[in-house]
Amino acid sequence: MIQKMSPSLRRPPTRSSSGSSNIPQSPSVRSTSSFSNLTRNSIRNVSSSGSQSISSSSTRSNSPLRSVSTKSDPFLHPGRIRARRSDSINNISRKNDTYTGSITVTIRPKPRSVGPSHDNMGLKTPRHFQSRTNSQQGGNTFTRDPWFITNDRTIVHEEIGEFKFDHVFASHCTNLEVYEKTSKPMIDKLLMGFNATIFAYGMTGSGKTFTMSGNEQELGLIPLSVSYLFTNIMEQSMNGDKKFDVVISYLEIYNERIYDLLESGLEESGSRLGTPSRSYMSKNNSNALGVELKIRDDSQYGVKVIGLTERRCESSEDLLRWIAVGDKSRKIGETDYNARSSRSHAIVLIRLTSTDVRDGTSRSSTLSLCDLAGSERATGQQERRKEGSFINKSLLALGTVISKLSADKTNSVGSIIPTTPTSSGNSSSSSSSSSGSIVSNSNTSSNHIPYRDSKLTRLLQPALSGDSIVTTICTVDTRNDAAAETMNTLRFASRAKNVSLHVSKKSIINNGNYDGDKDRTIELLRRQLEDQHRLISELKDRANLGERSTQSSNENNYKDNNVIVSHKDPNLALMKAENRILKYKLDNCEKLLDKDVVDLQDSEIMEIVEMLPLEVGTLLETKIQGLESQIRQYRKYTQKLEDKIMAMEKSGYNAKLSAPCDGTEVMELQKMLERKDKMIEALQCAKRLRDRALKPLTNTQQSPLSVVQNDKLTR
Ligand SMILES: Nc1ncnc2c1ncn2[C@@H]1O[C@H](COP(=O)(O)OP(=O)(O)OP(=O)(O)O)[C@@H](O)[C@H]1O
Repeated sequence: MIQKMSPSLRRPPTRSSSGSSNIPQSPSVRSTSSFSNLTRNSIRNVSSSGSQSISSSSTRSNSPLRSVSTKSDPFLHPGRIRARRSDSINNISRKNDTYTGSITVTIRPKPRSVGPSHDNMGLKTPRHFQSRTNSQQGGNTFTRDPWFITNDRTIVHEEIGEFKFDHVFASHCTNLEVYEKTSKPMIDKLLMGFNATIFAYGMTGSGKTFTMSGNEQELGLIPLSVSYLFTNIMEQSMNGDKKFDVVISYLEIYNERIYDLLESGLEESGSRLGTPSRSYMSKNNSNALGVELKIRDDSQYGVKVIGLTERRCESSEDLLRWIAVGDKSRKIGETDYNARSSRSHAIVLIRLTSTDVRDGTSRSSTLSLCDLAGSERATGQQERRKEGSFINKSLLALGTVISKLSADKTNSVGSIIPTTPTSSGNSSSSSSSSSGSIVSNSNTSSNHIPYRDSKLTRLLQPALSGDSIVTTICTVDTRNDAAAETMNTLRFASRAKNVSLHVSKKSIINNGNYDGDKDRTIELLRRQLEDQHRLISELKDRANLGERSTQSSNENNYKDNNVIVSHKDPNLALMKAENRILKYKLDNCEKLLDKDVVDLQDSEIMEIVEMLPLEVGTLLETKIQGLESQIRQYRKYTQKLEDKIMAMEKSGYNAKLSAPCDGTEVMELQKMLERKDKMIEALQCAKRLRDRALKPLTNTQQSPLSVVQNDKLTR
């Protein structure tokens, strides 16, 4: 039915903080594509904008509508909803390393101007929309919306009543505003060591992908969060206390099968940020299904996807590049509501490990960013219908799980208690995570949570059962035509709001193989090396000092055993003393071989001889024996000359001696005698030397001095 807004039924005037009307004046219809289309510059700009203050997006008015209460369903019981909604991500009770609260639920209405009938991107206009929209006069006439946003926490249906959530955004709010309220606080929690899960839920075409990924004009939550995460990492790394490791995985659940979106991305991981990342499955990737991955229960992580690719990222650009790679493989198709509809649930997993550089302990926390496929009505297209049935089935399973968890809280007040980890993780009714869980006091049958009914609920099981702080952004289409789907979404949102979580920080791992151990070992070795260098230079200094001391000391000091320079290091002192002895021996040996040996004093000779090795004594003996033989010859010759002189003097031929001829002969004879005396003297000295040298060999009791005296006597 096409209606014009009658004054009486006109929706309550809503005003945003910026003063604009609830309906944007000049809507710009944007194409939905991945944030991977964005340039690096735009990402950098966003990084800095992450901390900027933004104006409130809330619209405020007094609703003229009464709350309509129902008996059982909290969604239809605003009073109960109000009573229960006391938690938000910003006031979750904080106690040491745990957070207690409920799933944070926000509502994001899609701008009315971006409806299918008004898009300027050649999107298909569904038949039922065509029949229910006004003929447009300047494009400004719409059917009346049954939903009104009365303040930043309340959305009101004109017949059903008001519903309160942690935050209700204005329909014209920006992704940045959504990010500030939802994912930014979650990144803060992630950095503190908590697991964090953000998922967008809503009917097809309501703006989930736009919210999570953004488009060319507007960054989505994922790039904004990634940018903020890395800004924080860099800031904290600068202190030098922590090291961070970021790893990304990206998967999709398509037709109840899990596929790795990064599996074949290596060759594509180059810079492709400028190219559209989402592609129509029908055109590009109808045959692009990879290997189906299996889920396994895991005592540490609750559940684990076996064989899921992990890519290490050094920067936000790295990470966004990988997401762009994954986006290319994601299944996109055209539906009645959305020309580029996500036909799969996509989950980006970012694992952050921070390591304390000082003690090597580390802590890992995971951010899960989920862009769920949208619920949709049955369509004529067979393939879309099949996909749609899988999507609806899994969303139904999620709704049931949320409903059960919500009911558990309703039935068991104060039942939120931490649990110890289960070894197998097989229980579907309680957490298999190590952090905590929701445990109901109600009986077993009502306590059963059917996580195993779909792949989606299996994967979200750890998060929903207390291993993660959870925030959901429920996108809604406030037009009358989508009232049923919006109702379903708000019903889901209300139940989610009732799901309580008791989340503990991920435990610290004391990693023995951590690089920090190596760092410490290196540091230890470096210090040892420094100590050794210091010791060596100290020893060198001492050695130089000892050298100078030795040089300046008189050789005679050696006779005194105490002359050895006192050193703290006994080995060094010993070596120096030895060195001095050898040097002294060498000097004296040289003197011994010197021709002026005759000038040596007996005492010195004795010392020298005593120090001489046996070989030298033997050599000396040989030489001395030669000298002795010469001495004997010289003696004979000298004797002959003396006899001759004596004979000449007796015969009285003195006159003859004074004659020139005879006189010359006599003079020569006398000179020869003098020379021979000198020779004899030298030889005798050598003989004495020999005697001392032989003393150790012959082991004679005779003192060297007495030998010398004997020599003098024998002479
Ligand atoms: N808040 C918004 N502001 C501007 N455009 C929006 C907004 N929400 C949605 N759109 C536009 O509406 C269209 C559909 O949005 P989107 O693809 O994000 O929906 P969806 O919920 O992801 O749908 P599906 O479940 O089919 O994948 C896109 O062209 C998108 O740009």
